[in-house]
Amino acid sequence: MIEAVGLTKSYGSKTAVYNLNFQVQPGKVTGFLGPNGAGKSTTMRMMLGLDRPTSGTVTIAGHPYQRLPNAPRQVGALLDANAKHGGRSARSHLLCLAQLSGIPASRVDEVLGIVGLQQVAGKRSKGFSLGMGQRLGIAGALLGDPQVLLFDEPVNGLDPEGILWVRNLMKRLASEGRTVFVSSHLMSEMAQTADHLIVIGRGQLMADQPVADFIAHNSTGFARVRTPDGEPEAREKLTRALAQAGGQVLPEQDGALKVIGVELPRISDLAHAADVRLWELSPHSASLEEAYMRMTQGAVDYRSTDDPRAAAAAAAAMAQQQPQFAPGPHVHQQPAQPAYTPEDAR
Ligand SMILES: Nc1ncnc2c1ncn2[C@@H]1O[C@H](COP(=O)(O)OP(=O)(O)OP(=O)(O)O)[C@@H](O)[C@H]1O
Repeated sequence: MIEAVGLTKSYGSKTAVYNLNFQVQPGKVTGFLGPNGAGKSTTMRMMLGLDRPTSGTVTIAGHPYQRLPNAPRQVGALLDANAKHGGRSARSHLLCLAQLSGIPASRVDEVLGIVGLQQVAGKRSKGFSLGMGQRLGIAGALLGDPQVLLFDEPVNGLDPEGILWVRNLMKRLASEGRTVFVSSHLMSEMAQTADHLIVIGRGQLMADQPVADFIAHNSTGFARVRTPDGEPEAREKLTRALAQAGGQVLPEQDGALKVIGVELPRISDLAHAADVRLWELSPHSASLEEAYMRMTQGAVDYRSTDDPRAAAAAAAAMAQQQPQFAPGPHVHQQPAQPAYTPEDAR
């Protein structure tokens, strides 16, 4: 098990991680999610003793990494797939790691087999593709056959076959009773790989829940409604009726309306009562990606200015945002999206 208690890291005046409290349990894949700059790598570096917490602790099997007996056999990690000597072959890179950690050389060929690099084991790693480099990094993490595994963005640069392979490998490692902690930006990928999620934003804990609970708490169903093209007054009339019925109405770029909080039969009745014809009325589920985006919207440091919807959502989120490093509840609710309200209808 990995346990963070009050884990905080500041670099000068910059607080990268603030008061993180969580446990990563064995026998599960735990996804570690957050936008760019959220503090994922900083947290993982502290887990591995590569950075010292400003306050708080993070322990693996009850010990800080530096005091963990036989650490390379207990913990394996992929932090940066480029952290290797490009002039060395894959095999000699792994042999060096094995020697440094007192791991028998015979294990090198085993892990080369597990990651599918036997054919290129004698080739210099500087000629490797991004995906091959990731596989070599994963081989290094598996070398000590450890019970605890940390992977920072393991699918980075992998093709779909490679992504599926990583997904199955993570699941298999967890099914063997190991603790598997995987950071990613990709909610959709994590949704298929992880059993549990820890989500951070601007260094703070935003969610610590099973994936199924995260989905249930954060994805909202909605309806897509379309009135006839060229009848803007019908669209306006329906928008007012839906807003007055308590719905959130969000205009879509193609002229349709996204309606949250009103059931489909009720939308149909409201349209009928307002004498508005419908060209479309269909049920939709918000994707996990959308749910995650909504939850972390207010905690994003870097955002394209070309995306007006993201900018609008961010503005609303910022208006509701909590003070940056004030201690917050264990699970934060996502900030509301800008929505059409009855006030707008007047
Ligand atoms: N050595 C450092 N010195 C100063 N600031 C740092 C240092 N390392 C990280 N930071 C800052 O701390 C914050 C968290 O960075 P970190 O790399 O942990 O985030 P991340 O979630 O891993 O981001 P990404 O997904 O982009 O890799 C960022 O604002 C980053 O600029």
